[in-house]
Amino acid sequence: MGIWRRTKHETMTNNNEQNQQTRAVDFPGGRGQSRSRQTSLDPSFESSCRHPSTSSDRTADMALSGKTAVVTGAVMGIGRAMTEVLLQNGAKVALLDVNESEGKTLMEALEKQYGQGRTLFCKADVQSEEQFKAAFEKTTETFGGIDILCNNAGILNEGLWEKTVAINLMGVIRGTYLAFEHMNKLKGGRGGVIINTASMAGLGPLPSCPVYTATKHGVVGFTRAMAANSALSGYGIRVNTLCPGFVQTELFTEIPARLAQHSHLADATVQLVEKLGTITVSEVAQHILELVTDETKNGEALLVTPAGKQYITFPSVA
Ligand SMILES: NC(=O)C1=CN([C@@H]2O[C@H](COP(=O)(O)OP(=O)(O)OC[C@H]3O[C@@H](n4cnc5c(N)ncnc54)[C@H](O)[C@@H]3O)[C@@H](O)[C@H]2O)C=CC1
Ligand SMILES: CCCCCC(=O)/C=C/C=C\C=C\C=C\[C@@H](O)[C@@H](O)CCCC(=O)O
Repeated sequence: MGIWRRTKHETMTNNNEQNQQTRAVDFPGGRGQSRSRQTSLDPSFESSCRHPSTSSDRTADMALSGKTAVVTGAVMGIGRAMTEVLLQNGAKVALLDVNESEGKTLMEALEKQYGQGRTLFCKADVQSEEQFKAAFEKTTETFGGIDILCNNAGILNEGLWEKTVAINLMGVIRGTYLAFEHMNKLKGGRGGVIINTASMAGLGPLPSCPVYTATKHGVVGFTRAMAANSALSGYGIRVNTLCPGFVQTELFTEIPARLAQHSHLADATVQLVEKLGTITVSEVAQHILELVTDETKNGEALLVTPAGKQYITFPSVA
């Protein structure tokens, strides 16, 4: 089915996207092609966290100079593109992901592209309090603090619905609470901003993906509540959510299998994709810059689709 391949909306805009093509899916009913993968492992890699030893001064006067970001699910897809946007704007970035081999390879490529001392890779599953906490501590130890967190890691698997809740919603809550411990101005932190990756399915239902939809609605609600909580409490931390429509990533492959017991609704999903269109990871990721740098943005849900961006307004229930 052609729509599961790259569309006219998608252009090869950077290396990140060049590394992420070949995600065609024989949808509905079939299996996708395997992605092109990055290459060799570094035998010298021994720790779960790795970073280069020297730093670069290329970043002076950039929007995020002196800032440190943590990105979960940073090795592929939207998280990888967010990582590049943050690096391009001067931040240092800790990449957290379960995929250690590709994480290490990516970090080395980023080191070459953006300068040494700008990145740190930590193997961390957002389901693990211990691993997540250790990654935050390593980031603080390495870069001196944390200013930005992108809670981005997520999966789509209606069959493994408990795991979907554990990663997509509980992982965001866990990351946010850990970040609040590090960033809270009332506890010696320097304040900061959290961007939670939700989805357009966090704003309206995706009928073929009820659990995924629930997690993303949860992320939107949690984000808005924590934003208000932080403002009322004087923590100096803003919390916003990014809500992309359909994006061509690994998650957007082999859809019928991911729908599990709802796979009979694959055709309806195809029709929605055809109606709404798809966007690229860089078209999504570029929007984090505004949410990060604009200090008036707190508790925002930013929808990003082929039609453009839109800050969502919610009905008042008071
Ligand atoms: N692709 C799409 O159409 C859309 C995706 N999203 C959301 O964007 C976020 C990123 O998705 P994609 O880039 O599309 O996915 P992807 O599958 O391309 O990349 C996900 C990354 O997260 C990592 N990851 C998975 N489970 C993890 C865990 N437990 N702990 C740490 N890292 C983990 C993976 O190794 C991978 O590097 C997700 O939250 C997803 O729900 C939102 C709207 C649309
Ligand atoms: C099946 C692949 C899911 C990929 C992951 C993801 O998060 C993508 C979500 C993309 C879009 C979700 C759209 C939800 C739309 C509903 O709210 C629907 O009610 C809107 C109907 C709009 C219309 O004009 O028909």
